[in-house]
Amino acid sequence: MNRHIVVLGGGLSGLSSAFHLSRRYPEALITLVEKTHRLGGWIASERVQVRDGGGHTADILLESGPRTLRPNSKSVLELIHLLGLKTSIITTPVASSATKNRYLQIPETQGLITLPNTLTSVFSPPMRTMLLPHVLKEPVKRRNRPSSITDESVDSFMTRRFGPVFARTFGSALVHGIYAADSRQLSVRAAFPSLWAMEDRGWGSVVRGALLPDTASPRTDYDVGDIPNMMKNVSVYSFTDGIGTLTGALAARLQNQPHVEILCDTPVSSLGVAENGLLEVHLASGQKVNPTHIVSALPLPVLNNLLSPTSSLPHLTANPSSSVVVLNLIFPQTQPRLHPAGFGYLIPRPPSGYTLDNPGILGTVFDSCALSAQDSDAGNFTKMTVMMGGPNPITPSHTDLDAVLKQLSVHLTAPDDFLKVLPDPIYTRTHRHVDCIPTPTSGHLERMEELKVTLAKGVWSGRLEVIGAGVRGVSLGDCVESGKRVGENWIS
Ligand SMILES: C=Cc1c2[nH]c(c1C)Cc1[nH]c(c(CCC(=O)O)c1C)Cc1[nH]c(c(C)c1CCC(=O)O)Cc1[nH]c(c(C)c1C=C)C2
Repeated sequence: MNRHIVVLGGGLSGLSSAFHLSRRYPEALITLVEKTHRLGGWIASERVQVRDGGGHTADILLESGPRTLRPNSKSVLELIHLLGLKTSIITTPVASSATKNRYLQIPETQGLITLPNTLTSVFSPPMRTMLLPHVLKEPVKRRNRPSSITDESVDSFMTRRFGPVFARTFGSALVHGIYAADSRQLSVRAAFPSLWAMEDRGWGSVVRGALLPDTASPRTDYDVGDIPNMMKNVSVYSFTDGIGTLTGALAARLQNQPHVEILCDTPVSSLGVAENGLLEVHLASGQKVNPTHIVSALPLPVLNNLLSPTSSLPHLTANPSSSVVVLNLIFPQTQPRLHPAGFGYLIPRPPSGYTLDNPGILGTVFDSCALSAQDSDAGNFTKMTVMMGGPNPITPSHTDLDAVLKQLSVHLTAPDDFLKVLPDPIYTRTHRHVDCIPTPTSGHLERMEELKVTLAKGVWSGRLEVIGAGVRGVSLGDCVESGKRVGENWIS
């Protein structure tokens, strides 16, 4: 049989699936179709040259999408091994301040508060009152998950176990930092399955469950070489030239394979199953392709719009998604430094809810702290990334640099100090990522099971697989894992 696989979408999920399919089915023709001129999706690493007033120059790496990876994803370690990227890895040690120091900025206050990083720091103010009582009370709180529910929002879960103030302060901030979403919308089972499992394991208590061993056995079928040895005592890592190294290497490897073709600048106008049972992909150019299999790594609502009525699928438009404004800032170095050493800070949902009257900052990453080896002469500059939008309404103030810097100075000034005047940034760059992170809402896992069942039978009969951040998880590791698993069960 002449297998022809069309992969839709040239982001990390699409590239990973084309890569793994080309290994699993070396005899197959694989066509990767991407509507824009570039591959990599939301991953975009770029170098800029900057100069400060004192004549120092530097070559600085900016990321507008994800900037770090975590060593726990075996599927990414495998890609690194198979693509030979070992020598480009740069790491942030577990013991570094970028790992240990994380901050919260409480809306309507000035300054940052330090999140605890050791057991003893939980007992210091303000965590002694903000966090400790809720965590101590939880194991003795009675089991309170209603037997009728199979899922709920992160906010509802945390409110049930730790109370509403904890849920708003810590739960919403966590959700901002990963999903840029409202924790009252996000499904706890889809986003944090381990929390749900801990509650089960701990007879109703998350804290008790966290102290008991997790008996789930992780998959082990990864060809990782000696990469895990490099990841000992590492909290996060990237590459000298940023996360784009991974997508760039995938694209280069695929481009060198005679049985893989990559079509950029190629929008798809529709897809479905013809009356004679053949799969059909119609390109906007008018060309029609009849593959034997299709892998969609497109956002689910985009796929929904392409499906012909007779080939429609359930639940593709069930979830909303978040748009994020990413502002990269490079400042000249100052004494004292502009921010404390650490990863950065997150901002919880304000008690009064999301409002229009500020630039809608969700958090700021102190990039200079984590992977300074990416930049030349990093010591003379401070690099930060401000993340805005998500559940905050997106308004013109997101691109009003003065408004953002004013807000930033409130965050970076100690509580009792006069407001800091920030130096003028040497470089700024704004990206607006529309609908970049899906928000799986309550019931998402069940909906995705129903989607899987529909795909396995009827007109599609297992010939279309739907993967990507909208299906099973939004981290880079989830995207690569979904690409690795695609086509595992194809027999014909
Ligand atoms: C464009 C903004 C993004 C926000 N979240 C993500 C992006 C791309 C995706 C994301 N961020 C994190 C994870 C979890 C990773 C994992 O578990 O392996 C995911 C899927 C955690 C995270 N959050 C921030 C950083 C720097 C990281 C590390 C991973 C990464 O580099 O993306 C900071 C941060 N991200 C967002 C906000 C609002 C924010 C605030 C400081 C949204």
